[in-house]
Amino acid sequence: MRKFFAPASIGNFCVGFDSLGAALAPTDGQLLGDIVHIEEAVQDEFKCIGEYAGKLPSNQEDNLAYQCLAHFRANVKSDMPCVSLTLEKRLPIGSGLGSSACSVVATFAALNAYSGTELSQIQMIELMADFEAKVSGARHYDNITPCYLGGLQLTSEIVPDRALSMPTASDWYIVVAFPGFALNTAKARAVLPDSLKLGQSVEFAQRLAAYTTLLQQQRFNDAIKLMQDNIAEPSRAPLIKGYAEAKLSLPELGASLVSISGAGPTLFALCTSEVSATRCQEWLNTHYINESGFSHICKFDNQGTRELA
Ligand SMILES: Nc1ncnc2c1ncn2[C@@H]1O[C@H](COP(=O)(O)OP(=O)(O)O)[C@@H](O)[C@H]1O
Ligand SMILES: N[C@@H](CCOP(=O)(O)O)C(=O)O
Repeated sequence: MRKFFAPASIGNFCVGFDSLGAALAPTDGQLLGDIVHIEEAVQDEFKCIGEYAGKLPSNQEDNLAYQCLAHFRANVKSDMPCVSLTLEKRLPIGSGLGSSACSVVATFAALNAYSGTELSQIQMIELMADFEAKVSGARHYDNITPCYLGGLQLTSEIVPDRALSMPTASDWYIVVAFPGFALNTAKARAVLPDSLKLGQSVEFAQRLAAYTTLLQQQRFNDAIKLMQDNIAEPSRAPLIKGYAEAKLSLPELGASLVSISGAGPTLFALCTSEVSATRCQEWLNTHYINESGFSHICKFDNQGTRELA
């Protein structure tokens, strides 16, 4: 039996709508993400287990991980030995933590390693993006590539190899809080503006270009000052109960900024000390999350998807 872990991720990372994404590793060592188990079998089999398995469609054909297996068998490696593939669904659905990407990436990574297929990085990312696009309402790479490659990735179809890894600060702590209710990504995309005015487009380009250049120059404090989301947050914030209060309260506790993780409803607070991160987490536990929610203090997960021992 081999096991492959794919980490949770933050799409957009505030300044890079559909273009920038971060993989997450809780500082307490917990594995925040999905795991795929794979082993040889007499015929292809699929199972879904784990805390959030019951929230997925009961019909296996509707499970993205099953669809990835069927696609791989039909179109990538038809002579692969039969497998038993089990998705351990550990991330909530519609959370803004790249849950669908996690299942897709872990499944393709497991199949690719197991069958010895040496697909290129671009081929793997394209396969993954095809399946992520099926459920999220648009083709975007900002969960897939950080989940697969780790770290903070500038990513799109026009980026060389689909992803450029950005330097990150060692003193950044990212507090994520899932409030305990779902917000479907496709629905949260439907509220976005159809088009932007020229001035907004120019400002978005300037902000993202300056941000990524400042990261390259290791000017992390200057980079933080640019972290503002004028593209998605104005239309999505009203869909997320408690977000406005968190955005007001957390800076007083030391957060450098508060933003929506992916399409929400998870939010993240970026802090530059563990003390501030702990204070923000305590506030979020009391004021933002319900009995089904959770929070973690994280660093960037620089390993991305990997085989577990
Ligand atoms: N293995 C899977 N993991 C996550 N979502 C899945 C999976 N298989 C099917 N789905 C469906 O895909 C949709 C994912 O919703 P979405 O809001 O995009 O989640 P997320 O933002 O957490 O990735 C849901 O309708 C869910 O039922
Ligand atoms: N760029 C996408 C990211 C969606 O992330 P998810 O974790 O909510 O699926 C968007 O903002 O729609």
